Amino acid sequence: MLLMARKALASAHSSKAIRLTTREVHYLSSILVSPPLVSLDLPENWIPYSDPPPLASFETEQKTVVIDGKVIAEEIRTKIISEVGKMKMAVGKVPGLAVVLVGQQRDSQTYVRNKMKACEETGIKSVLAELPEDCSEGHIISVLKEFNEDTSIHGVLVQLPLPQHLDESKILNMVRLEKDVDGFHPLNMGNLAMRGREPLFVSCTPKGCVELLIRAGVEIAGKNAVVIGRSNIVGLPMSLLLQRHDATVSTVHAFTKDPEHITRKADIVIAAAGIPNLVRGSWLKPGAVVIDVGTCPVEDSSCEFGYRLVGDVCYEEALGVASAITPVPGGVGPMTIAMLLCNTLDAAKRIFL
Ligand SMILES: NC(=O)C1=CN([C@@H]2O[C@H](COP(=O)(O)OP(=O)(O)OC[C@H]3O[C@@H](n4cnc5c(N)ncnc54)[C@H](OP(=O)(O)O)[C@@H]3O)[C@@H](O)[C@H]2O)C=CC1
Ligand SMILES: Nc1nc(=O)c2c([nH]1)NC[C@@H]1CN(c3ccc(C(=O)N[C@@H](CCC(=O)O)C(=O)O)cc3)C=[N+]21
Repeated sequence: MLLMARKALASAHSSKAIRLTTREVHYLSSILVSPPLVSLDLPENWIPYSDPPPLASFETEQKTVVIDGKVIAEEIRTKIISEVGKMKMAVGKVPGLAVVLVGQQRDSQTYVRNKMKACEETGIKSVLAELPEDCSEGHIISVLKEFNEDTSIHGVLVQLPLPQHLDESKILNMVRLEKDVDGFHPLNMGNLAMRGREPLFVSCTPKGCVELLIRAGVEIAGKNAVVIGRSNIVGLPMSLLLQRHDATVSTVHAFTKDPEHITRKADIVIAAAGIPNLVRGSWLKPGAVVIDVGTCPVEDSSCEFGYRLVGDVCYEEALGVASAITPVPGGVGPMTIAMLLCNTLDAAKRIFL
């Protein structure tokens, strides 16, 4: 017991991120009745584990690799520039992306601007249809029909979320399958789900997450993966894609009982709930690989625009527990955009090459 308490003290002293189990806290407090032998730099708030972590993780803190999505996305974009150049040389044409943006939601405008800037930088043509917040379903559908017929457009995407009065499923159904670069059409999603079938496009965010895992050298086959979130645009296609890569996948959602317990069994954790700092260090199995999709603006007057972006994972706590993690920003976000460019290039290649 004394040995364990000494280890607890040494770890608490040497690491700012250390969290102790209730058992270890008990050991510590039992020796703190005598004057402390070392100066303690303990956290102000105790966040005990509900299960003790394996002793090994307690003895040696895990080194956490930060997976730099910005750098990987940049490499992919460089490849795309070269492929678009080759296409232009070969057939005198470049891929084209059409974006439909309904309403004036600030973050949607920013995302769309970023996507179009990325197109411009890689030589992909992009066009934007900006429709008013109160536009009718018929209006959007007529715009989509035009893009569906336009031979200079190879990818069409409808920025989500749409205003409440519009039927999202009906609208996404109207995007021509061969141009559905977001992979949100039910036939693309269905083909992703079914064995022996191939979707024409895989949704950009899940595709970007798997690309990050592969490029970071993480083996997926046979691993336990947990996907937190089950939305049509991230969580669901993410689970389906990981299954295709032969992971054993659990889904955690808002109704899941004891998400912490389920998450702690995972070798790979994909967090896509949109709840800042939902996943604490104590939720992670030591050595797990963590992909943080969550992108939540939180107020911060010290930042340029009065807010900063925070992920679903408590980053500071995950450092030292996870073997690898993606930061927010600079992790999954840039990969989503890179995958959109890839899908648009693929759509054009299917026509020209
Ligand atoms: N970096 C990127 O490229 C992208 C980032 N994002 C970000 O990812 C996050 C998720 O986006 P999106 O999927 O569109 O969000 P949605 O709000 O559509 O879905 C959230 C999902 O999380 C689940 N959920 C909510 N609360 C909890 C909880 N406490 N515990 C477990 N699960 C919970 C919901 O469960 P239920 O189904 O039961 O309601 C739902 O399935 C957002 O922060 C978004 O900004 C999104 C797209 C791309
Ligand atoms: N039809 C459709 N397709 C989408 O793919 C889609 C959508 N609708 N609606 C909204 C979500 C959200 N999303 C993001 C894309 C890039 C970043 C991104 O690049 N994030 C940067 C930070 C950006 C910033 O600083 O504002 C980063 O994480 O580093 C984030 C989120 C795509 N989505």
